[in-house]
Amino acid sequence: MKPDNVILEAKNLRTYFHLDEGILKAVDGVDLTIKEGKTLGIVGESGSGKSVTSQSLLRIVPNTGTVEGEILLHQRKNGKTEVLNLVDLAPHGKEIRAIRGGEISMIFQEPMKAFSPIHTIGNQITEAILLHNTQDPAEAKGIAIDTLRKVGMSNPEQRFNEFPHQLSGGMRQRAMIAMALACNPSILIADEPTTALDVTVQAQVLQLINDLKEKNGTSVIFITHDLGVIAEMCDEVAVLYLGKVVEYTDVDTLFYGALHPYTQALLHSIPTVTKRSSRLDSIEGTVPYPMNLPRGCGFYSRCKLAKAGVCNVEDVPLVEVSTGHHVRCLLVDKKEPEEAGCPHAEQ
Ligand SMILES: Nc1ncnc2c1ncn2[C@@H]1O[C@H](COP(=O)(O)OP(=O)(O)OP(=O)(O)O)[C@@H](O)[C@H]1O
Repeated sequence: MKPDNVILEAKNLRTYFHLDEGILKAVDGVDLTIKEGKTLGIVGESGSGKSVTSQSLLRIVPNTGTVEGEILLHQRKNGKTEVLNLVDLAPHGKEIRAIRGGEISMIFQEPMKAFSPIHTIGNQITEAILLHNTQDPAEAKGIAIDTLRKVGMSNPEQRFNEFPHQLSGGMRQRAMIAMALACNPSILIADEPTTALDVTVQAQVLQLINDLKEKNGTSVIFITHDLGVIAEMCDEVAVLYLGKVVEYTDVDTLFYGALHPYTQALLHSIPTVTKRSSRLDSIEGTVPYPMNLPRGCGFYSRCKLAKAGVCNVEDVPLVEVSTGHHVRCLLVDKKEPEEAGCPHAEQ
């Protein structure tokens, strides 16, 4: 990989919430690499730290949280690349505000979060464009309508004057994507953007994001708990558990050579056409509360392969087991991928 392919990196990212009961480690030493024109998926169960990771990248973590480590944005300026560490910026300052919605945009699960109910969607999209792109209101309006058209809004001139509540769920999602894309971001963070939509609209929104990535070369960070969506959307995948990356690899290796027991359990829990049994193996238990955790592997309490005295002694490092394939499991380096097996192979 050429170093200039990288557009955003997180290094040892730590986001901790300082609560009365103690320190909650929502993101605990995460490394991510986002490449130009590629989609990185972040997958994990509820509470694994996906949303806080994406909030951290944009520096929109609530006040009780602190963000440490490095978030390196590689900016192209006059043919040169400058690297800016977003962790050094004031979370409410001018510099990060220029990047948010400009170079890095975000779409959320719930579009009502992105829009104010008391302004038309046209006004809100135009405002973002005036903040980042042009000072000319007429030009900004033209860009807004054009972007609404690009995301598949029928009759965009009329939609421009409508309020968020006047749009259907699918249309609101498209409007939010239009707002995120109106300033031509280099990076789009999509946090469960289709969870609240019915399957048809879901498929359309995913297609839309893929089209935009192809046409504009936008890099995408796609956050989801749905491995089906990962398969459809992503080039690389980081599997998150208790605020740590437990497996990081390209999408094919994830589905055909996953090594971490947690990833394998996630894969076992999705339906496949060839699966003989109609029962899915859900992962027993839930993600523990990330406060005062015992030493050792975070997945120890739920792992079917866990070995007492091995897995619960020291914190486990993330190890590159083959080129580009990183796994955080003490039991894995003794196995070949074939031995570890693809969870789907036996079905
Ligand atoms: N503002 C906050 N204050 C305190 N703790 C928080 C806050 N936001 C998130 N957390 C905690 O951080 C951990 C990670 O939460 P996060 O929302 O990132 O998980 P997630 O993987 O995105 O889950 P989901 O899929 O349900 O959105 C959880 O234990 C959560 O309770």
